[in-house]
Amino acid sequence: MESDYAIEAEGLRRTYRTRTGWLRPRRETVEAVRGIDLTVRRGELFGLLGPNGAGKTTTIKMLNTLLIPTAGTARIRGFDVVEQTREVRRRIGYVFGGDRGLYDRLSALDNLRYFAELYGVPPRDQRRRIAELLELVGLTGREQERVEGYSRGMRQRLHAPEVLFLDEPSIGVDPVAARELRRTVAGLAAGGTTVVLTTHYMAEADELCDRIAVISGGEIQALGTPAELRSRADGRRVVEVEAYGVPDTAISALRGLPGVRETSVEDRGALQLLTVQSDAHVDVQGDVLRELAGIRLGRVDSREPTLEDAYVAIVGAA
Ligand SMILES: Nc1ncnc2c1ncn2[C@@H]1O[C@H](COP(=O)(O)OP(=O)(O)OP(=O)(O)O)[C@@H](O)[C@H]1O
Repeated sequence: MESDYAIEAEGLRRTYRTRTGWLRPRRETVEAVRGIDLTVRRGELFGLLGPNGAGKTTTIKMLNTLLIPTAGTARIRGFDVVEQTREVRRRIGYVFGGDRGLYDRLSALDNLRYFAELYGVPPRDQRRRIAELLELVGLTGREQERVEGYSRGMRQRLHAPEVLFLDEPSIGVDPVAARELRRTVAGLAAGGTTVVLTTHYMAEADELCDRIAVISGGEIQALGTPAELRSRADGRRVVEVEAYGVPDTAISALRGLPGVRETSVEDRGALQLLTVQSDAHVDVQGDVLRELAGIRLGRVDSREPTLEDAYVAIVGAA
């Protein structure tokens, strides 16, 4: 039975077993995803947001049938990702950004062959279906060229599934192309395609997504609309300080100040950007500057929290 939900996942888990060490190999278990529940409506643009290693890619690969869950179940349009892979694969598309695959380095023909294999198109049908697809998207005659040489418009024509998984689509993409990509994704969702997008760019998730799940340590830490997530930082205020050569001891001291909830440091070349979140009713700026006495400072700013700050708070609390 086709479901009104595009995606339903219950208790999804995935453990990897690896060997580490060369002289004395040890077996290690990594719990990449530790029990994820979520439902995504048809036509929804859903974001999986989280730091490196949070379990985003592993989650997506279980939903798109590339990895078998260690436990739990998932359905795409009502079809089970393990028991009904064929039904699932007919309805989905998967695109990975940056260095995540060979996609770009292959020709359209190789990509289509690869996906035909992956999606279980019978060999006797492959040739005909691939030719039809190339014709349909206007790539006949250019099928031997690498995908990276195509215009973005041509690339987009390679995909029009019901549920589209985009894994870090904007990694390694220049800002102008990234903006165009966001417009395309929004257009697909407006046209009824369900889109699941992983990113570690908060601003991207904020701009595009109807709802966002923040993942960290293989678990969903928060789930809601961008506005709901932003409200996680309500009642807080943020002091931002540009500084040079801040020692770790000073950062620990900032963390220990009364009223301080979250402290993060971002390296920007020689400069470090310190972000200190505190309860709004506590004025910590004076204390912060006192702890940083003797350190060369740039701009100092006190402001309202943004979605990025809410994200830092959510991941920090995990
Ligand atoms: N094939 C694998 N074998 C062993 N461990 C793995 C494998 N793939 C991922 N992991 C580990 O599982 C955890 C989750 O990885 P995953 O790639 O799902 O995270 P992610 O949120 O997509 O992060 P990133 O943005 O860095 O890819 C990490 O600790 C990672 O090192």
